Amino acid sequence: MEKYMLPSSQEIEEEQMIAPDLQIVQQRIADVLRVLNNFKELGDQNRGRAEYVDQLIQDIATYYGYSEFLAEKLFHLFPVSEALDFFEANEVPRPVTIRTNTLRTRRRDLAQKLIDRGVNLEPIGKWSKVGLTVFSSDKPLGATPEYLTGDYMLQSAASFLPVMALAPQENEKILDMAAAPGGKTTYIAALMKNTGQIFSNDANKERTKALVANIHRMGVKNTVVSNYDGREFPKVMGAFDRVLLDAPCSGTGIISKDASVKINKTDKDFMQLSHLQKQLILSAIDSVDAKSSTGGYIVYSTCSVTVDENEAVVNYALKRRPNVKLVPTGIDFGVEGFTK
Ligand SMILES: C[S@@+](CC[C@H](N)C(=O)[O-])C[C@H]1O[C@@H](n2cnc3c(N)ncnc32)[C@H](O)[C@@H]1O
Repeated sequence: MEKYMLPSSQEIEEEQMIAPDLQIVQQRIADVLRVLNNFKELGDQNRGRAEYVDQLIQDIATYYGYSEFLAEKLFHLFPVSEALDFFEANEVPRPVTIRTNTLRTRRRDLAQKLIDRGVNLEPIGKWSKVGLTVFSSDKPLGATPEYLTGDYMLQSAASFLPVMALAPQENEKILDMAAAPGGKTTYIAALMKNTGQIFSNDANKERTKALVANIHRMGVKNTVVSNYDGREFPKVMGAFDRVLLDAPCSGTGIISKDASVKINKTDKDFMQLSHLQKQLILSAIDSVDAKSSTGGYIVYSTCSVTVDENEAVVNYALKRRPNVKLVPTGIDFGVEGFTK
């Protein structure tokens, strides 16, 4: 088999003087991937595997438009072939999904009304009784009469999951610590059938306006909105049956929705976010009534894929609060995160 030779540093320098030829870069990504899968046979031993990996990361950054810093950070989260799938997936828009507001309507009634308005949709999948995937619509989905009267929330499928894991029960006292614009608060209220109490908090006053608007639009009546830094809990209030901490994060899990993440996140951002998340998770834990007869649970979620913002935060919490333990989410699909 013929060995694949990397370009020399001089060739790369020359390449960098002009606008990148994406076809060449794409071809080199494919070639280097092939080499990495069979380095013994195809690799140039004088250059070493690490040089091929460096070239691949540089090419991924160029081809997909990432800073080299973020391309490298995300690349190392996955085995080589999965990393490429991840970067490719971030280029594909996620399906548009909506959540039926069961405080107002039933999914099949909502679906029928929307179909009558020219919306092409189907149930999201077996795992949700309230989600619908929308393939096309004659009208913007944020402007239909059903939207305006609160029959549904425009909400990504993945963001149903933290609330399903939280599994709020009727008549409980729940804290949603970072809640704006309220996709999850309004789902929690629906599962509780407007009973009990939800304290829906966000540190950003401007964002609480959208939170209040969604609560009103969707007919939620069991919720108080507050505007504290989450780290002030449980001083503000404690003894909750369950707490949801849907933490502020880097957004590396939703690059398909917000491509600015590709270039605007630095090492410092990840350090600061992880630090804040660690403080928030301790507040969330301390706000739960461990002796709650129905609950005693917290859910920690982010829309990021980095270890510093997820596993490392949970690990820190488990070390700092030895009375806390991990429990199954009750969600029987998807794959486990890193456990060590
Ligand atoms: C991922 S968003 C929440 C989305 C929301 N849970 C939903 O489902 O609609 C994170 C939120 O955290 C808020 N936030 C940032 N720092 C915070 C802090 N220290 N305490 C509480 N909230 C904070 C942001 O204003 C932002 O609205």
